[in-house]
Amino acid sequence: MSTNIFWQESPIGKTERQKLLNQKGCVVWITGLSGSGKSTLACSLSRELYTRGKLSYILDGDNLRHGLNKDLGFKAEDRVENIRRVGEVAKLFADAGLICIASLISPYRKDRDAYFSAFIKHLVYMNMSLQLCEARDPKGLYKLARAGKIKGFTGIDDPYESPLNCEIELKEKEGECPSPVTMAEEVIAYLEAKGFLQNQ
Ligand SMILES: Nc1ncnc2c1ncn2[C@@H]1O[C@H](COP(=O)(O)OS(=O)(=O)O)[C@@H](OP(=O)(O)O)[C@H]1O
Ligand SMILES: Nc1ncnc2c1ncn2[C@@H]1O[C@H](COP(=O)(O)OP(=O)(O)O)[C@@H](O)[C@H]1O
Repeated sequence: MSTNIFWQESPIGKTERQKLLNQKGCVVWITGLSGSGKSTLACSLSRELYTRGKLSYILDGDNLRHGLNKDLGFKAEDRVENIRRVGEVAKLFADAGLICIASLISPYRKDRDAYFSAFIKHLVYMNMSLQLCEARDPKGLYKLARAGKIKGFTGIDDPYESPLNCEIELKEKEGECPSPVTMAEEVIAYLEAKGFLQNQ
């Protein structure tokens, strides 16, 4: 624990940065099971924002585990620390004026809520059935988990606590999943309605 530390103010604040970028910094946090389409939506959303001249940056759980979070595994305390670190990084990106898209399983309600009450106000829940995610299984991880070769896999032998409140819930309709662009448009419509895409 650090002691004797002080906050150093910056001469250029969030308001000035937002004016420079012509957008409002925020965090869009995408939660859901492995294979639910988090990364696909994050990419589609980032592309759609780019075509509208809005700067975003994706924090993808899988990618961050190659660097910043390479010391973390999948036991409960590591997942908690994973969310804490990504939450803090996301906060910095939003403060920098970017639309930060965090895409993590983030399975525990308590940890998500800790950050949402503080600064993340835009939670997107990929409410796809385990059946669909398992049928997709693009990395073959569900198959390994079912065979007992991966222990503590979310949705199989580790919990996923679905959000009780979220700003956007994306789900299958009659067994069909909306296209990534359709889902991205839904998020963009939400951000637009909230004034996050207006020029500052
Ligand atoms: N045990 C276990 N449980 C869940 N997921 C696992 C596990 N082991 C490896 N993987 C792979 O790690 C990706 C999830 O990382 P996250 O950082 O998003 O997870 S978490 O938020 O800390 O729960 C996840 O990526 P996505 O499929 O993109 O969600 C998996 O590819
Ligand atoms: N909206 C969608 N419609 C059809 N297939 C999708 C959709 N979103 C994702 N997929 C496919 O599902 C698989 C898992 O998607 P991914 O984005 O990697 O999920 P996650 O990041 O949640 O693990 C990939 O093969 C991807 O192409």
